[in-house]
Amino acid sequence: MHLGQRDLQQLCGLGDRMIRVQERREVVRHIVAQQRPHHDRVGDLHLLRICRSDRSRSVSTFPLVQTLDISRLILWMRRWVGVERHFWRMMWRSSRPLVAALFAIAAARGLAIWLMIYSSGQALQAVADRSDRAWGWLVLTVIGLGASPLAEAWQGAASYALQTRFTRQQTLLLAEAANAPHGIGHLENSETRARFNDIEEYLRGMFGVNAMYAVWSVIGYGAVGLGGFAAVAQWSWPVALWTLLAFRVLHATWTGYLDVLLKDLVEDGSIGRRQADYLRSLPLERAGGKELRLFGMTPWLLRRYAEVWRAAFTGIWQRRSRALRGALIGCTVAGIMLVGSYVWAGHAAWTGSLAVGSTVAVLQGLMQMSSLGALGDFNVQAIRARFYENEIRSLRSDLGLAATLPERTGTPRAIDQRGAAAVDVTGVTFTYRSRAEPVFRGLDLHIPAGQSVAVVGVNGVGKSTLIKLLCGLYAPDAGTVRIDGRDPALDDAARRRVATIFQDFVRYHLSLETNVALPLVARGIDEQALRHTADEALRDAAGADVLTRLDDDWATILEPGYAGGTDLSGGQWQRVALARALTAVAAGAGVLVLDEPTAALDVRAEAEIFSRFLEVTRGVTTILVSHRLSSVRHADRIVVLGPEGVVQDGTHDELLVAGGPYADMFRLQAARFAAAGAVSDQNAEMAGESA
Ligand SMILES: Nc1ncnc2c1ncn2[C@@H]1O[C@H](COP(=O)(O)OP(=O)(O)OP(=O)(O)O)[C@@H](O)[C@H]1O
Repeated sequence: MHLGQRDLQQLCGLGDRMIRVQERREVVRHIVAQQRPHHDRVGDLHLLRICRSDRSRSVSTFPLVQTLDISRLILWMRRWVGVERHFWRMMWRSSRPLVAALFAIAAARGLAIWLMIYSSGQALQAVADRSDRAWGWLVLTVIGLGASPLAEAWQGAASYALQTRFTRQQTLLLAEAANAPHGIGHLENSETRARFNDIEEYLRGMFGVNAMYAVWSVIGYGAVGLGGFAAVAQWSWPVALWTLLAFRVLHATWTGYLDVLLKDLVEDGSIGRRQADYLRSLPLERAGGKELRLFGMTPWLLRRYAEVWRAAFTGIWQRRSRALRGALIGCTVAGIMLVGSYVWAGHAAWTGSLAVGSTVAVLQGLMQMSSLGALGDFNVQAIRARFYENEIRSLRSDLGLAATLPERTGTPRAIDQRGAAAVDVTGVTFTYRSRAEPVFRGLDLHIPAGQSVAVVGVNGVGKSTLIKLLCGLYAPDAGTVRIDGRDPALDDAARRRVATIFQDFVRYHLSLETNVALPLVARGIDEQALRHTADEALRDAAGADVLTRLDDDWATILEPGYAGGTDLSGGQWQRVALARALTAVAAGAGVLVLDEPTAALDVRAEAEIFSRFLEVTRGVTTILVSHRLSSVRHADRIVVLGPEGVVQDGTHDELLVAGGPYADMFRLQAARFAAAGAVSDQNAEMAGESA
């Protein structure tokens, strides 16, 4: 299986669909193992220290005339050195031969320009002097002229090759950052989420794709500018240095302005901008387009978009116009300095202290030195390249991760324990970070190994939250959650003992085989055994017809956007997801959790699947969450959750006899079925029982 950048971005799980950590980890481990360049090594601790201390995300604002505060200047210098150092280190890690070649090409560009300027001046002088040497100088001029575009073309080719490697490295760093934390709190934190999205957009966008070309163009033009500098310096060092200073002032003022633009884009108003982006994209989406028309919402949407957009950008425009004023002052200063250089050269030529050949060379040199000034788009892109590389580093640092990928972990270890696992929830209190009220206060639930338990309760009572705690996606505020005595919020092995299919399970844009065999895919199991397990799991999940529909082609990608790809119905997708859960059991999970993954199935199909599941998963502990009580009644035990925790606990028959919320809910559902004239065996049985 070879996955491209598009797949990697889907698997980062940064879009609307949040791929569950457990599953994502398996896939990302697999991809990282596949795609990591061979020369990767462990992170550099020194670099990490710089990252940790570098809390600011600003890149290049030169504290030009803003302050004469030396300590601020030193701080800025240190930050700048840290960013540059990291950027070059990461580029070097992407491909040493290409970086070395690009430096050589840049040097060649500078040399070619100098040769062209110098020899053309000499040729002109020789012609003026009617000297035979004119031909020799002309040949050198032509060599310089020819070598320059050739070197530029090579530079383009090499920088695009480097870009591929650099982007792959950045994409893996981002994917690993999204997946490395044990829980999913970072993906639910709006600021962290916005940073992930922003970097991902950059990597996918035009600037990210052309970053290396821009960086090396700036260096190449820098070399050309230095070629011009050398030509001018041959005549006058002071003029060369004065002109260099003028162009660097120009460069610094524009860099400062661009930095303001970039900081705004990333840091300020990002929530407002995200809202505006969302409103703008809504009519372009299939579902959004439908509803907007049905509810006649277009005028409201346009008005709202204009308001949000204006509010998000007002501050940005003010900052930009202030920064632009500074940049224009810098440009004027640089312009006056440059006029000085040309007047100086003109005066020397007029007074005869500069011969005709030297005058031509100096004027050409002055012109070529403009490459050391502001390069417009290339500068913007080169700054962005540094900015986002630094963003990745700082995001990873904030998540407690090294700046580089960790040592190759190889094939994940097989789960050391087998068989059913016991589940113990003791005195658990849990509150979501964004909420004031806890979902649970002192919840107790103990499930012996091998038991099948149905968890029921009204909407919002905390069923899915309980499952997330069992998976270790959150840690409780108080109390303990244990799977066979181990904490899934801390222990990876304990988490892998829990196989869960959530309500919003992921529909991977991958082959049918990978969708089913995902828990085994990264384990290096041979192709035949993998296919056999997937086949068995799909049949046990009553999904044999899915395979038939795909003409027995396990390699079909389950997304119509791919050549030969296709989509499945909601019910077929659920069978695939259930088959995935069974593969996880085959891989060693001891607790199987189904959190309403069968909602798209009709009552009869759901009841059949649950009964079948209880059959095929006899050797493991099973937890079923469903609102359809007819489907879960055959579980060994039924636990009713209420706002105050477990309010009822017993078998279906016991709870019916005892009366209370379960019996009430059951009778209500049965009465609905009876009123609707239900004819299925299940419903008839249900209606009869409730009577
Ligand atoms: N990520 C979250 N951040 C903040 N609050 C959340 C989050 N997820 C769920 N909640 C809240 O926690 C409470 C329990 O939600 P949970 O999804 O566990 O309920 P549930 O019993 O599974 O509901 P349903 O039957 O509708 O699926 C709800 O009040 C819900 O609004």
